[in-house]
Amino acid sequence: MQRYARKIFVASGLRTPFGRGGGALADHDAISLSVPLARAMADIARPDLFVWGTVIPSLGWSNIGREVWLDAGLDPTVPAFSAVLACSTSMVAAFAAAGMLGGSADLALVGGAEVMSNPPIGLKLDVSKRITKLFRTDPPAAIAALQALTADDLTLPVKGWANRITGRTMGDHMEETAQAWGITREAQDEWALKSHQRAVAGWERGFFDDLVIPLPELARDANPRADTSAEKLAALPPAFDKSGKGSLTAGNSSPITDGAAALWVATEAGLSRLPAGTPFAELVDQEIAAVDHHVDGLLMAPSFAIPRLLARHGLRYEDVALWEIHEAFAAQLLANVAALEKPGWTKDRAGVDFDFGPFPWDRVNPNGGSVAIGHPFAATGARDLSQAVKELSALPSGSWAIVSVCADGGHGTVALLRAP
Ligand SMILES: CC(=O)CC(=O)SCCNC(=O)CCNC(=O)[C@H](O)C(C)(C)COP(=O)(O)OP(=O)(O)OC[C@H]1O[C@@H](n2cnc3c(N)ncnc32)[C@H](O)[C@@H]1OP(=O)(O)O
Repeated sequence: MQRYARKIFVASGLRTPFGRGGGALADHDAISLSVPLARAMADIARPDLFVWGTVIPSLGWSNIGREVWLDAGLDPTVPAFSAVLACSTSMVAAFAAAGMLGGSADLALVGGAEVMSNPPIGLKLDVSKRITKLFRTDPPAAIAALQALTADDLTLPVKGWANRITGRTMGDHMEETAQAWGITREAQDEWALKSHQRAVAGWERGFFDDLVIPLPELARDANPRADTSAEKLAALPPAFDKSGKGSLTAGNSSPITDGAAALWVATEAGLSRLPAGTPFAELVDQEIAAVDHHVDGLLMAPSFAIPRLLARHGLRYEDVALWEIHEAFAAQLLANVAALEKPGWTKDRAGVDFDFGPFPWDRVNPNGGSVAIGHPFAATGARDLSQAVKELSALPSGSWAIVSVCADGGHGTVALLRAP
């Protein structure tokens, strides 16, 4: 089964180091953080298309793709647009590019950036309308109205990483799903510890050296903790359930993070324009799923997308040599896989009648995941894809990889890659 009109490849790109919220990168906005990365990538090869995203809405721009590209001083004849799907933003940026290549475009540069340190503060709509009208009719009165603003006139377009409709945080939703799936605090902490140990080991081994460009403000990822331990994780209080009974903590949740990440999407001709030795893999297929979060949980859609994608290619879980699964929370990864493993679940809920066999836990996130590395929403898909491509390039030709990212709104995006 061939997904695209022609063979499409993804090739590892670069990312900024990921900074802690309020830390070294906190003076940036999503554009200024993206600019050095876009320049560094464009120095490697001039793309025919630029697709970029950021999740936290801005009062200052709409098409961040074009703004980044032009602020970086790059060729204005390259089309640049934006894609957004919560934490799957740079996954759908890659999927959009994959569908658009051909004709005069063979190489796309895609990715995204998030500065979670600086969510915007806006005016409530009625206040904004009143003052805008005053500016047209009576500017001094408009200025006086601005000076008289109170906290009641303000609104936070992003309220503590909450779903817009439910008003509940991602953590609140996940706490509920963790309970529904019986994901224990111990299992979450154990996964979080692994995530940190693997990310720290990845840095020590040099795995990240050619994936991360140091910035003057920050040379390497700030989130992975060499000094964490099972005991320290177990001592942390619940972060979301204030009754004290919750199992999600600051240690087993992805932290507030600033960062930007990019990768290449290319046809065979586009691939030949990248430097020899750039890790690449075929993007064989992709799947996007959405669920009713009242029924299945806000971050459970990957468990629907993965079986649909694998069954289409006749692949069992053990046929996949590498699994890069975004860790919004350790509990989310564990619940996503618990669903995949539960007898009858993929048939009854995801509608796929196929024997997937046992799940190979030892092949998941070998260099750590978002709990340790951090999760700047729009950058995560590009980080996961780049990382997976590099990991896959060390495996035998023909090896399969799954890259999976859950997203707010009950979405999940999954890519199927094959080593060249
Ligand atoms: C959005 C989508 O579309 C899909 C998704 O991905 S959903 C996920 C989106 N992301 C989120 O929702 C963000 C989730 N995370 C958070 O909201 C916040 O990180 C949080 C509320 C969980 C914690 O916030 P916080 O309390 O400010 O964290 P932080 O100050 O870093 O840590 C609290 C304490 O735990 C400690 N700690 C954190 N991790 C630790 C670890 N691994 N080991 C030991 N100690 C640790 C810190 O050192 C800190 O201790 P002190 O108070 O003594 O300094």
